[in-house]
Amino acid sequence: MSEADHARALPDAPPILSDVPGSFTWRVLHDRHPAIIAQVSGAFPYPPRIRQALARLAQDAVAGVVEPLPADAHDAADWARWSAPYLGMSWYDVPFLWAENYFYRRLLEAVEYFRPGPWRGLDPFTPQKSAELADPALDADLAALAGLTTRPAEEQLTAAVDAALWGNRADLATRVSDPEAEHRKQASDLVADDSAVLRRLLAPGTGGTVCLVADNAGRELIPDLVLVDVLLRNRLADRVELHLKPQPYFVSDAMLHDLLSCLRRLADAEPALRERLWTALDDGSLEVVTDPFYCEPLSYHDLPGDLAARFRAAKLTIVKGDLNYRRLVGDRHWPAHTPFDAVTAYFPGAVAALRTLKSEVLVGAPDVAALDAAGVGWRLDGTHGLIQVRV
Ligand SMILES: O=P(O)(O)OC[C@@]1(O)O[C@H](CO)[C@@H](O)[C@@H]1O
Repeated sequence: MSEADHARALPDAPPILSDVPGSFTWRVLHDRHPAIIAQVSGAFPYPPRIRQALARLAQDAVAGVVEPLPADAHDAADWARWSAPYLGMSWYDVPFLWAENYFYRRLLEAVEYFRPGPWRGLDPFTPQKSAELADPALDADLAALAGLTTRPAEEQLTAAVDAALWGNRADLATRVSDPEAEHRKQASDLVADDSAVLRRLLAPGTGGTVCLVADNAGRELIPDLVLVDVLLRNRLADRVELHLKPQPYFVSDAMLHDLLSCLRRLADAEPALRERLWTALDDGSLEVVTDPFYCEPLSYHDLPGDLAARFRAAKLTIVKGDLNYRRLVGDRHWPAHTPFDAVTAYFPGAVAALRTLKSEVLVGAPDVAALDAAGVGWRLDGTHGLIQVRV
């Protein structure tokens, strides 16, 4: 089927908004965002003007309307373009994906992340990220993953993919409003499982480039790095590009400084793994990419040319996590049976999604009627996962 045929076969799926009081998306805006602001306010001894800016944002983003970024912001022109359809509207009436993105951009504005002065460049989420990485519980994860090197390549891949997938379960933004998320048992079944296709694309000796579009730092980035190591060590890929966020985003999203913190953490716990990753960065077989696109309020349908070229040249792009999934398939009310192949037909090159479900969006899962009959909770609590691949 051609891309145009795929597009024609798609049902009309409206974008997800946050306008139903009590719904998940409404609660993210109404409850989670102010809780994140409160956490950030307590994270550093910010001066009164930053505290006031955060307090104003807490009011605006919960009960106000969408206002423009200050005209002197470095990206004011971009945001003026992206905001134009929504200015003056309630945050609850604009697309959820857009509202969340704008919230994190406004948060960085409030803490003067891009402004000249002493607070420039300080990641407001550092304390939570550091606490997670310092957690001794991580040692058990690491010890389990360390045993991998002696197993056959295919087993290593299966275990690393599994760890990378479930590492996505409890991001720090989710834990703000759902402290149990981390401890909740995961369901053993995946609602979609294309792991056989994934294994075929990543057969030993096949080489090529894999783009790994990371999601969260800490507990998730560590297994992602194990996956990178498995790919390179077994020649399942010759090169890996690790795509990270260029700025703080969705609390725990991984940036370059988080990668460096993980490498420091590995220096004690898993020095051999740290050494291999360091060497790979050093010789270019592992390349870090941080494109502004990753913090823009857009879906992958609007990929900039340079990223599209990278994905086209790769033998596979793996996108991690819930938000990347929403951006990949479009943050819309899709019927769950909508084929994954059809909604991702536009993507330049083969693409795999590794995601635990923490929002309602779902495609390529025709058999979830029984789960849905019990309510929407299972789509939100990180207990269910999926591996979907479009070649
Ligand atoms: O991308 P991630 O880290 O897996 O999840 C991001 C997330 O926590 O943020 C959104 C709500 O704020 C949800 O879509 C999703 O649950």
